[in-house]
Amino acid sequence: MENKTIKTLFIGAGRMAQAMISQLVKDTRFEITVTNSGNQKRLTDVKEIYEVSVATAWTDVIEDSDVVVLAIPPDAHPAILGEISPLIKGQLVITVAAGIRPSWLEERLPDKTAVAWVMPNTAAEVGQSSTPTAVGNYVTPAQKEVLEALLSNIGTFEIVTEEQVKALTAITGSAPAFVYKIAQALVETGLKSGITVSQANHLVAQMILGSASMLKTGKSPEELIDQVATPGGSTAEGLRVLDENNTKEIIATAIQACRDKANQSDN
Ligand SMILES: NC(=O)C1=CN([C@@H]2O[C@H](COP(=O)(O)OP(=O)(O)OC[C@H]3O[C@@H](n4cnc5c(N)ncnc54)[C@H](OP(=O)(O)O)[C@@H]3O)[C@@H](O)[C@H]2O)C=CC1
Ligand SMILES: O=C(O)[C@@H]1CCC=N1
Repeated sequence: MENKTIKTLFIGAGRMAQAMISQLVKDTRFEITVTNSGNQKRLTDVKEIYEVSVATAWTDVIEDSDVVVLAIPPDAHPAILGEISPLIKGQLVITVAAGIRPSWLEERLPDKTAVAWVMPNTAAEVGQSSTPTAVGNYVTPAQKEVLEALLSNIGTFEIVTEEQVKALTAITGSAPAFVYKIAQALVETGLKSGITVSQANHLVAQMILGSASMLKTGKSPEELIDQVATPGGSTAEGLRVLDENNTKEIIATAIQACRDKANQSDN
């Protein structure tokens, strides 16, 4: 990648924007400016916490940007795209929003605008997002390098089709909340043994980290479940209860509920 500053404008200063910004500021190639829809307190906080520039109106800075990241709700896109479109001249426009496909962005931005759809999760805050990404038809090789540099700062990524980003949104974007739900139940149960909240949080977090590391060795979930469940032992009893209560089906149904909601803004 060319050794040139990448002027990056975030429109939206919420949870996902801040998770990304918190890592991106460490890469001196990126010069970040942040705007939002009107919450001035949030903008002041973002400026203080991450030491980035802020602007009250994106119209002031968008023309001078190389990259525009839309970190706003899906239903805010039509109005924002209408406003920024006359000011787009060669910038790479990235959305993080559920249901906002690159092909739909291309239709609403000037001819041959470079666009991408990335679906990060809040683990971007610790550089551990898992980010399926689809690029539009007009992203240049140089812009693809910029996109990959941005994504590498927040974790790992896979370039896939827009249909695949749509299908994976619930799994990599939403399902971290499912994992936290399991963590919550384990912490609450663990506390009954008399340990402190901090001990319970640490023990559960390390258990999940260890389990994730085992999954990353390439062993399948089935194999790992089998490794844990000593024949005739205690884990098998717990697994039996999970199976009798259709846990896998409940998770699949929850994923589908996320997809149904995201599909309401699918374009
Ligand atoms: N949270 C997550 O884990 C993930 C979120 N996403 C996507 O990220 C996007 C933002 O979500 P999240 O950060 O959680 O939401 P937040 O509510 O935390 O932040 C939303 C941001 O968008 C701004 N905004 C809201 N409405 C409008 C509008 N009509 N016009 C312009 N700006 C607006 C808000 O401005 P203000 O500060 O003034 O209120 C705020 O800065 C969504 O599209 C979501 O699908 C994707 C993957 C994961
Ligand atoms: O809850 C949401 O709508 C967003 C999309 C994926 C994760 N959070």
